[in-house]
Amino acid sequence: MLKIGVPSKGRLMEKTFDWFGARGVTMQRTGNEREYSGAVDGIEGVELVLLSAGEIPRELAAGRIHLGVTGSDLVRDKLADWPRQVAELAQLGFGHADLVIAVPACWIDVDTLDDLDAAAAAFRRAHGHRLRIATKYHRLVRDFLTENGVADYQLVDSQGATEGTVKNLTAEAIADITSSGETLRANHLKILSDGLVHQSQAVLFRSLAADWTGAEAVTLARLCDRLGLAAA
Ligand SMILES: Nc1ncnc2c1ncn2[C@@H]1O[C@H](COP(=O)(O)OP(=O)(O)OP(=O)(O)O)[C@@H](O)[C@H]1O
Ligand SMILES: O=P(O)(O)OC[C@H]1O[C@H](OP(=O)(O)OP(=O)(O)O)[C@H](O)[C@@H]1O
Repeated sequence: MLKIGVPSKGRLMEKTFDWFGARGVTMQRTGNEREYSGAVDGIEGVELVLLSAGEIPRELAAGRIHLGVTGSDLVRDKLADWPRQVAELAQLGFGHADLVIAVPACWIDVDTLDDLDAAAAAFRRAHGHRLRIATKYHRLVRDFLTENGVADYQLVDSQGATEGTVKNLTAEAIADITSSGETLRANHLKILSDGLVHQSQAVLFRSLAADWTGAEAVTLARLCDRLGLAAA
């Protein structure tokens, strides 16, 4: 069976089901409301695996699923050197969100990454410890700040409500996903003018580690044909 991992809940799951459904591949959750099992109709040999969006990159990298739908941000953040582990089959055109660096709106002298670097150096001199940036996107943010010459900071882990860490005094700045910008505004934060780390959307990925030597390769070709995608 060709295993395809799909987010198990929320907007990403619904929009993924819609995207496949519009192309003649029907996916649905089965069992009761809380049971994580699913079914695929319209194509033979495909098994639906419902997973947390955040776990799909790891499952692809391990080859435990052949295909997976998740955010492009999550693949880049969770997998070292991601193009060696997965290939993009299709950008799905939903799940859009920007990963950005934001600082308190009242920092009137800090509008760019250069300003942040200067502020971070001054912060360390004044406080004796490095300026803290709260995020759950450790790899993406670390690589982005290194590429852009920001050095004197430390990342602190925040797995949710990240915009609240500044008010709660556990960080001075944040790096998080934004879509409408409401959460940033409500928490008196502003995005640095050059602080866009990644523009994310949902992507259908193919595992490079999965076993493609059996019937799954034929199933993939049939699926790509059905979905109107170039053969993988
Ligand atoms: N407004 C938004 N807020 C959060 N994530 C968004 C938003 N819009 C799109 N996304 C995308 O959705 C994905 C995160 O989905 P989700 O929160 O379900 O994953 P998760 O971290 O695995 O969740 P959980 O751990 O609660 O199961 C990311 O790729 C993110 O970019
Ligand atoms: O720009 P906006 O439209 O306001 O959306 C962005 C917010 O949505 C997400 O949080 P989510 O509700 O998923 O909760 P989380 O804090 O647990 O990640 C994200 O982490 C931001 O906090």
